[in-house]
Amino acid sequence: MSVKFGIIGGGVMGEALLSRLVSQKIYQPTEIIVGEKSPERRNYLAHQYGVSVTDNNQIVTQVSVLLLAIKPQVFTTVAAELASPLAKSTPLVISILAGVSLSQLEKVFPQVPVIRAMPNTPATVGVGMTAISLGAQAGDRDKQIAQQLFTAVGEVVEVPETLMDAVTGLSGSGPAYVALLVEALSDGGVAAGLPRAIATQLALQTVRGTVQLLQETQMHPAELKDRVTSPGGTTIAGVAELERAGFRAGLIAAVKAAAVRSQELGTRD
Ligand SMILES: NC(=O)C1=CN([C@@H]2O[C@H](COP(=O)(O)OP(=O)(O)OC[C@H]3O[C@@H](n4cnc5c(N)ncnc54)[C@H](OP(=O)(O)O)[C@@H]3O)[C@@H](O)[C@H]2O)C=CC1
Ligand SMILES: O=C(O)[C@@H]1CCC=N1
Repeated sequence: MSVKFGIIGGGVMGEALLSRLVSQKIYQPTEIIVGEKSPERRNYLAHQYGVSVTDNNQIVTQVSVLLLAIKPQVFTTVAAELASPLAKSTPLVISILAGVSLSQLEKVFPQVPVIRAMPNTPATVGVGMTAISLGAQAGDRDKQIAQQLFTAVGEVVEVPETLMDAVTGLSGSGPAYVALLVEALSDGGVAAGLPRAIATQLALQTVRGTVQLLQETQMHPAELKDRVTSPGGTTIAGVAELERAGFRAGLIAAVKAAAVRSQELGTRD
């Protein structure tokens, strides 16, 4: 890619994308400019990745693609800073803000092509999952740029914007649910007598192996569960406890609650 790339908000997700884009040489550090409020983060990002860090309004006129990675709660403030320079130059704006809709983006950045995206933190290691929805002004070239960008950090799917809150509840927030699962499995191993390091190794590899098995064989998850549960055996004893504790209902409710929260974040202003 030869376009200059700007990131507004160099926090967890801004850095997750930045680190992978640099390590995979999708962009040279000299092609990336970051706008970040925290002085500590500014120094850290400049030293760690060799990128330029500057004020938000200076970035806009220098880049062809602008990634918004600030929190939804500060969107209105940051949008007010960016609106005027964005009216003079029209880079593609890609927002990863939970809840903030294409119509909100298009209202504050009229005439600018915008794309709403929802990536997730495994993007850091190249196995992210990103959904994208295109705004009215975004054309094929813009879509191609977004697809190239997020393909560099994992898989990409295009969805109608009406599904974006659900995407956020599942794959956007999902790494936290899976991290809780791994931690709890490890705790269970420790409770059953395993040393912590071995318990965590077993938990991680079991989750990883199960995911790979399901992906490679395209087996339905219920079939894999049936294959593991021997009649009168250990697994059905464990599964019965999970059902008693409401494990599946809990996960379904978690995804729905996160989707509802995404909707709420988008209706703040
Ligand atoms: N974390 C995740 O897994 C995912 C997050 N997202 C979305 O990404 C966005 C960022 O989330 P996340 O990275 O977790 O949040 P962070 O708080 O880690 O990152 C946001 C960064 O923006 C900085 N910031 C605040 N105000 C400004 C400003 N005016 N100009 C420039 N930078 C500013 C913050 O500094 P300070 O801390 O000093 O305020 C912070 O470093 C959110 O909209 C979220 O919905 C999407 C997918 C996954
Ligand atoms: O928790 C959040 O609001 C963000 C959006 C998806 C993941 N993290």
